[in-house]
Amino acid sequence: MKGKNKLRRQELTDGRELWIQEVFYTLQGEGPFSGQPSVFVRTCGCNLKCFWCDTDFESSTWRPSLDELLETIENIRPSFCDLIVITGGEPFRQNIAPLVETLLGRGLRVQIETNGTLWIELPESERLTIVCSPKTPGLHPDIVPRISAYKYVLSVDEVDAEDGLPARSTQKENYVMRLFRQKKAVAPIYVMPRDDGDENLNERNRALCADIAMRHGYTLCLQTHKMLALR
Ligand SMILES: C[S@@+](CC[C@H](N)C(=O)[O-])C[C@H]1O[C@@H](n2cnc3c(N)ncnc32)[C@H](O)[C@@H]1O
Ligand SMILES: Nc1nc2[nH]cc(C(=O)O)c2c(=O)[nH]1
Ligand code: SF4
Ligand SMILES: [Mg+2]
Repeated sequence: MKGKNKLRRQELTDGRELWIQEVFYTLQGEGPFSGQPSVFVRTCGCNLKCFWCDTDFESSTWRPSLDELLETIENIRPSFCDLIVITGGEPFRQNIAPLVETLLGRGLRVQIETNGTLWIELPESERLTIVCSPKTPGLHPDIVPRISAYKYVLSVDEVDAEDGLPARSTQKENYVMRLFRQKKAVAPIYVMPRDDGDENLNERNRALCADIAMRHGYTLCLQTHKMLALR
């Protein structure tokens, strides 16, 4: 929402009704499951407002029951597609536990895209993958041990010379701030170029990410859905 969204706190309901922006079938365009057919569930609202956020997550009035949401997922999921990606907005702003538990209970894989600042107790499962894209210096302490991979969004002139990771605030332009780093490098790091809506800058951001990935041993990921004009 380009930093224009309202800051919304975590709402801990029973999770039997969620505020949803959209449900759509696509190829995962980012992170460890890039290229995989997946059904995306985009939840509404966020507790942050990144000035470069590329997503609308506030324009929906749809608040389906859990059953209605599950039916919508099933109606568009090809039988070979077992990957459900829960994103947003910030998914942990709402109680997504019943949704996640039901999807796992059906033998599906669940991947969550999160900024890592909130937490809701979720079952441990090797079919549950939490990918955190840090936006702040600190993360919720309970989510850190559950994070499978980090995905840092990089932009030229805003990275740390030491480790190549973000050194600027995501909430306030041109404000020096080192975002979260793992104490011990246990989870893999993906670097992804920031889409600043300007092809020249995006080209530079892509070159920056390639260089930093090769210099530090991170994995490059691109928002391939944007190259393919996929949702
Ligand atoms: C829209 S966010 C929603 C999930 C969660 N709030 C988060 O930030 O991870 C989904 C992904 O898009 C990334 N993203 C948002 N705006 C972007 C931009 N302008 N360029 C590149 N990635 C962007 C985020 O870093 C995150 O990895
Ligand atoms: N195809 C596709 N892949 C994605 N990976 C993360 C996305 C997101 O907005 O969370 C996203 C998205 O919006 N579309
Ligand atoms: S935390 Fe995620 S959804 Fe929220 S504003 Fe930042 S990038 Fe957008
Ligand atoms: Mg997106």
